[in-house]
Amino acid sequence: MDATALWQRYQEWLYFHEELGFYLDVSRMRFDNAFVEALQPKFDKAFKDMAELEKGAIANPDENRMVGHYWLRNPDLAPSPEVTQEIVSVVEQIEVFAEKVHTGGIHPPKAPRFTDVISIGIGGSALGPQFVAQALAPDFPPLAIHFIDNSDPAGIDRVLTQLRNRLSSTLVLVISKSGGTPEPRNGMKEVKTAYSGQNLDFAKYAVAITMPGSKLDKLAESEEWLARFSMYDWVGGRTSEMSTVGLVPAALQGIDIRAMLEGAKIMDDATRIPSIKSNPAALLALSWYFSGNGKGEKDMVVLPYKDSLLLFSRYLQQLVMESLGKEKDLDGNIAHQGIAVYGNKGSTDQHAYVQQLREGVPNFFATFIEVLEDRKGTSVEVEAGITSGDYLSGFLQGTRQALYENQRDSIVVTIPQVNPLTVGALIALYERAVGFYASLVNINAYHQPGVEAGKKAAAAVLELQKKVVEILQAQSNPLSLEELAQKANESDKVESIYAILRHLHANGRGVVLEGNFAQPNSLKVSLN
Ligand SMILES: O=P(O)(O)OC[C@H]1O[C@H](O)[C@H](O)[C@@H](O)[C@@H]1O
Repeated sequence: MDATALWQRYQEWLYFHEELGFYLDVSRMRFDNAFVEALQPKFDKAFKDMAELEKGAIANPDENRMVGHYWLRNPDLAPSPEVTQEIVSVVEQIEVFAEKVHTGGIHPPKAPRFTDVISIGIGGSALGPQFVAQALAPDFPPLAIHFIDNSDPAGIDRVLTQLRNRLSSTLVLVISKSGGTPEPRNGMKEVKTAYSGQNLDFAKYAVAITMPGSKLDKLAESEEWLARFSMYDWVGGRTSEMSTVGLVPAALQGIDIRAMLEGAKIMDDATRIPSIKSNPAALLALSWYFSGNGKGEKDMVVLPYKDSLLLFSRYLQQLVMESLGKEKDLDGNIAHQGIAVYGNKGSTDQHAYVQQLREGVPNFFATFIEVLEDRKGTSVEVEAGITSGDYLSGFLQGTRQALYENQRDSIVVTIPQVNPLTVGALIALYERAVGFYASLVNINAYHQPGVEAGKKAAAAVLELQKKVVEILQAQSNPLSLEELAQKANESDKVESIYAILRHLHANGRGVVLEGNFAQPNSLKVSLN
């Protein structure tokens, strides 16, 4: 396509939302009108499915749940006045709580103010709060946030060591929708131990964010934690940023949560329009479908040209991959759906993997996120008439062009600034695009059956560990791994037993391994 035709195509497909100052450019996705027309019936169904979902239909049949994250930013849409009222009052409670924490109305037992907050959670209970903190927290927030999002002891130590002199003024959020996920449970126990170690009463510092009646909720209630905020069963983990999960940490950092909700609401309104060309989420879903043939054949590379949006791709990784990565479609047929997502930020990544994007395997499409405002205030010139921001902008344009010249497609999302309104809008945009795409390819975007398999297997490993340690305790002579496996009646699990023992051995947990470590079969194991 020559430059004039491309400029024409750019204008023909450009989406602009005036109130948000938001643009979406899909002109460099090389679909034609015939493709769009062919997809129209699928879109008609997607728009209909979405309208049903918003009215409270059971859109997640496997878990028999409604899917209501859209109600969070427009409570009047909720299917009953009680739900509407609850959503409204929870936001008020969050604001009151944050205000009291900021002004010292709620304060730690031994200090006038909380200075820091540790947020413990994983998956949907971490990625949204992390993304939003990076994007929107002020440079000097009223409370500085620290995340524990793993069961990694060294990672936990790092946070606790850095905070050791401020633990007595550090609030702790334990965030888990189900209230039974092992990683946040472990994080909570570790943090609790650190508080006891400094003679601090953990309950006076701890806040639970979870579904009413969950294990975590019961614990927080019985121990009389400082506060409890409830999470709804009709909000999925990966779409929970606008629920208590995301709003409590955001409000504590002084982020304007009303503006986030407003941005999401405006984008929700814009993406409710049942017309592909006038609906930015539909345009995204169309582009994804085109690029990967409706089968996820191409990866989504997300490149925000703005440091504060660094974690957007990580956030989208869960939203997109956990929602779309499914073995079966809604009719029970094997479908193996999904779209792989990765990326960090530009121009940084141009000096890492953009070489492959431009010249290597053409198995992706790029999404550039452009922010029009360079910074608050004026910029110095790094050369005559040119600022750092001009460079960043030029790098984005240049990479987009270089990719296109080599038949690599891309989308550009443009926002005026990174602020609570636009971040709320971005989140809402992708939530809706994922919902549409799921309809196009006929899958349930709102469950995650595959995650269970890994969790169950991990639980079985821990059971096996307890069993082999018990056998070793009753044993006076060293055993080979196979002998041990036989005694445990787990002969088919020698490799797993080996991995367990090697880990215990490396951590001074009383396991002695002797023999040739290059030949695990030669090893003898005993306890010291
Ligand atoms: O918030 P939680 O219930 O602790 O869940 C945290 C995460 O755990 C699971 O592995 C799910 O696959 C995620 O969707 C969820 O966000």
